[in-house]
Amino acid sequence: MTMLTSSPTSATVNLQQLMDASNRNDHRLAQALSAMIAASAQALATQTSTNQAASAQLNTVANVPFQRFRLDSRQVAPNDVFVLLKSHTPNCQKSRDYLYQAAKNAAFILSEIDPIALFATANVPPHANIALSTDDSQSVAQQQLDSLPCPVLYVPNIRDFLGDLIQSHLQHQQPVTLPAVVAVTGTNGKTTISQLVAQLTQLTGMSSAVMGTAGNGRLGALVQASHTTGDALAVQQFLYQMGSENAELLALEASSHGLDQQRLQGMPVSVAIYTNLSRDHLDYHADMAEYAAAKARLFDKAHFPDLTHAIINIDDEHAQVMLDTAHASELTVWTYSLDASKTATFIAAKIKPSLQGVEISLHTDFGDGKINNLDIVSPLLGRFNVANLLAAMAAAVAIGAKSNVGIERIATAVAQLQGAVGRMQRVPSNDGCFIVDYAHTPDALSQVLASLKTHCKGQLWAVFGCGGDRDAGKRPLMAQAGLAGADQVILTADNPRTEDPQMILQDMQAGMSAEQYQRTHIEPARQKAIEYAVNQAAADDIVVIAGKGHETYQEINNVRYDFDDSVILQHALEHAGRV
Ligand SMILES: CC(=O)N[C@H]1[C@@H](OP(=O)(O)OP(=O)(O)OC[C@H]2O[C@@H](n3ccc(=O)[nH]c3=O)[C@H](O)[C@@H]2O)O[C@H](CO)[C@@H](O)[C@@H]1O[C@H](C)C(=O)N[C@@H](C)C(=O)N[C@H](CCC(=O)O)C(=O)O
Ligand SMILES: Nc1ncnc2c1ncn2[C@@H]1O[C@H](COP(=O)(O)OP(=O)(O)OP(=O)(O)O)[C@@H](O)[C@H]1O
Ligand SMILES: N[C@H](CCC[C@H](N)C(=O)O)C(=O)O
Repeated sequence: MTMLTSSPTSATVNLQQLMDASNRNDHRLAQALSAMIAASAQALATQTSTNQAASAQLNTVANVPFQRFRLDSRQVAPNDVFVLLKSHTPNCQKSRDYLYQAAKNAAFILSEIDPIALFATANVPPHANIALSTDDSQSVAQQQLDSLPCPVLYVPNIRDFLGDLIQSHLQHQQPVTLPAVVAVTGTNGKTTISQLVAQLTQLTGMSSAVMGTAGNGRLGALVQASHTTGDALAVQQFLYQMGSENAELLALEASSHGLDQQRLQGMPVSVAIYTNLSRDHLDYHADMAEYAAAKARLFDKAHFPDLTHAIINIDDEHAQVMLDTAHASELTVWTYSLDASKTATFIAAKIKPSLQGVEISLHTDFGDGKINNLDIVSPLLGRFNVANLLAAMAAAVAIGAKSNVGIERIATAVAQLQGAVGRMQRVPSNDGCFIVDYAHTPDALSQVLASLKTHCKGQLWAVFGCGGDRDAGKRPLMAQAGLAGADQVILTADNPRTEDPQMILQDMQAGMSAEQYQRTHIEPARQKAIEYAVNQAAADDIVVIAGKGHETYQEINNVRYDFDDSVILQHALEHAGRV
């Protein structure tokens, strides 16, 4: 991720000053800081004997000068504030280690975890007969806490305002106008739509940037990041950096993990887009309802107070949750659909796809006083990309309204839009058709294959695997999606991460029939699998290499080896004399 390595100036500040400045400029943060003080006071009052002692501790921390916020104990330098966040799987030993490491340098620590409870667990021996009493263990914990080289303030609700706090600190050092933010959520389509929104707004005169799976920054100069949605510090620093580089619009991807963990708190999201929800990440979310609820946070003004517009795909079966949340937040709700028989704000009334792209008859009625019927052409492949285009156009209309950029201008610009790298990306060949795509969910793979099947005169081939250390339940579903949509399937490795690739392949094969085995080739080495497809496919066939898209590595046992599907495919085509 592009990150500022240091704050704009090295001047120190304290929480009281931030609060005073916020009272003048930004009531939201002032409210948040008051809430922090109230929550901490309440928490402290249960630990210290008097409210007076609690407010004394708060005052001390509020007046300690500091330089930067840090969320990672390994990066804490002298005069930094360390914010200790809970780990997704609670682990007291791990959190204590982070606390000790940070305390060596930190000016003070804001802790989401009750520090007394954290130390008390260390003081309770595993054998009950020699256990300290609860009181003893609490008082030992208090002593341990007091002996740390810096104060620790328990702020259980810190995630509710952490992004605001970090941004106010950056702004206090040097004020910057922040870009407007369009955020996209959903299982599939986030990268594509965010990049389309950035291109569209740029073509209509804005300075735009993106943040997501394919990287962060200006299109054409993206810097790869560790996460689709970075942590609160990374995303706020990036927002600030884009503001200081005069970006007027940031189109970002809101992953369900990011929303659930409030990594985007404080992002000035004004337009929120929902694409779809299908099986993925059930290693993290308990079920689809919980997964949907995480996505719905993006449409809730309580979480994103700058929201004005919600843009929702009503062809999706989980759309109602988003619609309800958006309506409850009194947003302007625009819907989109590929079904001409439905009532939606943006409808693709006719779709004429080909292997060169698509022609769309767009029908819109978004309250500009007229009903628009517009003919649109796009080089993007795949029926689902028509939905992505509708979402992007709707967002561009919402953003463009302030500067009077109308739907006609936006619709004309669509012809110039490029798809995201590694999504339905055609790799040139003399014959056949070879495509690299990022489908890594059963639904995405089904949609990609269904779209290509309509253009395929010969056989349709699918080469794919499943990632390790990710939702294992989707593995047989991916294999079945491939087998249902393609004539020939080649199962291979994706990013095994710390898992055994053979075991992942076995998981994928669960429930496969004899007929399915007959048209399946299993080749764990991904390069060989791609070469096999290139050598076997006939001139009328279409081959899709799915799952890794833009990725330039294959991750095996924590090591990332150079691996780029499009490069490997190109070499295989050259070697086979097909280019
Ligand atoms: C399940 C999940 O989301 N885990 C994330 C979570 O890890 P965790 O809760 O186990 O926490 P942890 O690593 O103990 O860190 C807890 C806190 O301690 C800090 N820390 C950590 C280590 C240390 O030595 N010192 C220290 O202070 C961390 O900075 C953090 O603030 O917090 C970590 C720090 O921010 C993340 O790196 C980690 O992402 C893991 C690596 C991950 O794989 N996440 C994936 C699933 C993810 O988030 N994916 C989505 C995209 C999904 C999609 O396709 O849609 C994404 O947005 O990228
Ligand atoms: N609207 C859509 N509906 C279904 N599938 C889609 C849609 N858009 C894209 N896809 C499929 O999903 C793949 C990933 O697309 P994209 O990168 O845009 O999604 P994403 O939500 O950003 O994914 P991730 O966050 O997991 O990286 C594409 O390569 C394509 O196969
Ligand atoms: N953002 C997704 C990407 C998956 C891509 C696929 N190639 C894999 O490694 O599973 C994830 O981290 O689950």
